[in-house]
Amino acid sequence: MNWPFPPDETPDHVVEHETATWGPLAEAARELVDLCVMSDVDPEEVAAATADVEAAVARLRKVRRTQTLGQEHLPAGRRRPWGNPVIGLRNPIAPPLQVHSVPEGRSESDFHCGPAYEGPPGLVHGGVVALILDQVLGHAVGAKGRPGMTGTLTIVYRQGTPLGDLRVEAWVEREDGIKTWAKAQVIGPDGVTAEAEGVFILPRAIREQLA
Ligand SMILES: CCCCCCCCCCCC(=O)SCCNC(=O)CCNC(=O)[C@H](O)C(C)(C)COP(=O)(O)OP(=O)(O)OC[C@H]1O[C@@H](n2cnc3c(N)ncnc32)[C@H](O)[C@@H]1OP(=O)(O)O
Repeated sequence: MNWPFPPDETPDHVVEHETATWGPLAEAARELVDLCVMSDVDPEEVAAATADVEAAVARLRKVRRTQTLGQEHLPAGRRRPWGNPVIGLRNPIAPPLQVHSVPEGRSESDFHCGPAYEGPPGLVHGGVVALILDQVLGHAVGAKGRPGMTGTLTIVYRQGTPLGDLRVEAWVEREDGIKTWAKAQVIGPDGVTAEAEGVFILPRAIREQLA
């Protein structure tokens, strides 16, 4: 089942061109974010880098979109969630995760959380852990065929999630009409660090359009 949005019918060659254009900018910006918290160059270098970044910002600011990417690249047909803060190609906030899903309602991703996501010393911020769990739960629910909005998200933090290479797994537990219950876990080098349970609801507005 697709959400009742018009499909993204942008031709493949245009999407490929946009990917090649914007992807490297986000990649560079991700490294910039990392270096904002990790670089240890001297103050003169910081001042010079600041001027360089300001020059780049001035270039990009010349034309600003009127709609967010999520409003334009709607999720029917080809999925292009480029602005998403977990998986978005164009969003430097996104680690980004590459999520693999199967129609049985299971999703997984091996990913990396660097120092920009630090909360407690050496550990991933709990809100970032929740963000990732919510997203991958959403993939599992969507893969099973009935996407929904997160209604309730419950997280149990079992141990600190160390910065570095991590894994997340999510799976659908059960469905009942407009509601889907799914579970997920983040796994670090010492085992499960956080567990989540989410209740996903097909929103009323979409139910009415489908009725
Ligand atoms: C491959 C794919 C990739 C796709 C990958 C995409 C991944 C994206 C993942 C990110 C997901 C998000 O962050 S989503 C954003 C965060 N979530 C939100 O902003 C949601 C905000 N809340 C809402 O929009 C709404 O409150 C809803 C949709 C949750 C529910 O509104 P509604 O549809 O009007 O609900 P309503 O008719 O009152 O109730 C319907 C039934 O749901 C129950 N219900 C209502 N609210 C809740 C609730 N919060 N938690 C539990 N259950 C609830 C009611 O008891 C009722 O049960 P009964 O009486 O019928 O038994």
